[in-house]
Amino acid sequence: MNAKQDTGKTGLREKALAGLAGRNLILVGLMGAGKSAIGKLVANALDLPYVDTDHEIEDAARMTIADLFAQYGEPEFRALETRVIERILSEGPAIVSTGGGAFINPANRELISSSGLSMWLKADLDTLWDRVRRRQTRPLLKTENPKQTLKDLMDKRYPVYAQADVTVLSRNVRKETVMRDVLKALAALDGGNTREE
Ligand SMILES: Nc1ncnc2c1ncn2[C@@H]1O[C@H](COP(=O)(O)OP(=O)(O)O)[C@@H](O)[C@H]1O
Ligand SMILES: O=C(O)C1=C[C@@H](OP(=O)(O)O)[C@@H](O)[C@H](O)C1
Ligand SMILES: [Mg+2]
Repeated sequence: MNAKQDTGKTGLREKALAGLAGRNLILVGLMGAGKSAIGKLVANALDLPYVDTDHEIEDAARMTIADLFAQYGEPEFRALETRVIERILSEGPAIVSTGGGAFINPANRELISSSGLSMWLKADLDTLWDRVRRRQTRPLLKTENPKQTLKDLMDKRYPVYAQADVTVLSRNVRKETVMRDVLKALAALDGGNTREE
């Protein structure tokens, strides 16, 4: 990498940090949006701690999300999810990837809006489906027609995700490109200048 590119990246990082202004960044959106994958890259780029609520839930319950749903049901998972979100946000600032259902609960939305910046990673159905179809880790998609289930969830949840502070398209491009779109969206919060010097 040459010196000019290096300066450009540093510029974007600093502007993104200025836009975030010491707050938690909470990624929301449907399964397959890239909350976990992109969140990790953003945290790495900004040198901030990265936390995935699903991972924290699995740690606390000492079992996988799939086993938690199977053995205790979704209500128990949702209760744990709210507790984990509350704790994580109080320990921030961090880049926080939530599970797809987290932002749908009004209590969680309240917690999120009072302690950070929410960002909706938005993707179209075919992109989401392509990313989740081969994975067996998502209990809500263990249905006869999982693509239709994803579509139904999309219809129900998109109006709620739309309440997030910022929306970034999780396009069918390299993850690094989406990560940079996230940084640019953050930078735009700091005076709207996303140009990289
Ligand atoms: N922009 C992208 N391009 C290609 N693959 C992606 C992209 N974003 C996410 N993925 C992949 O899609 C899958 C689902 O992403 P993940 O981060 O687990 O989504 P979420 O946490 O929102 O459910 C992962 O295998 C991830 O690597
Ligand atoms: O959409 C949902 O309700 C869920 C999404 C999952 O997370 P991802 O969105 O990271 O797949 C996980 O929290 C759980 O399976 C429930
Ligand atoms: Mg995830």
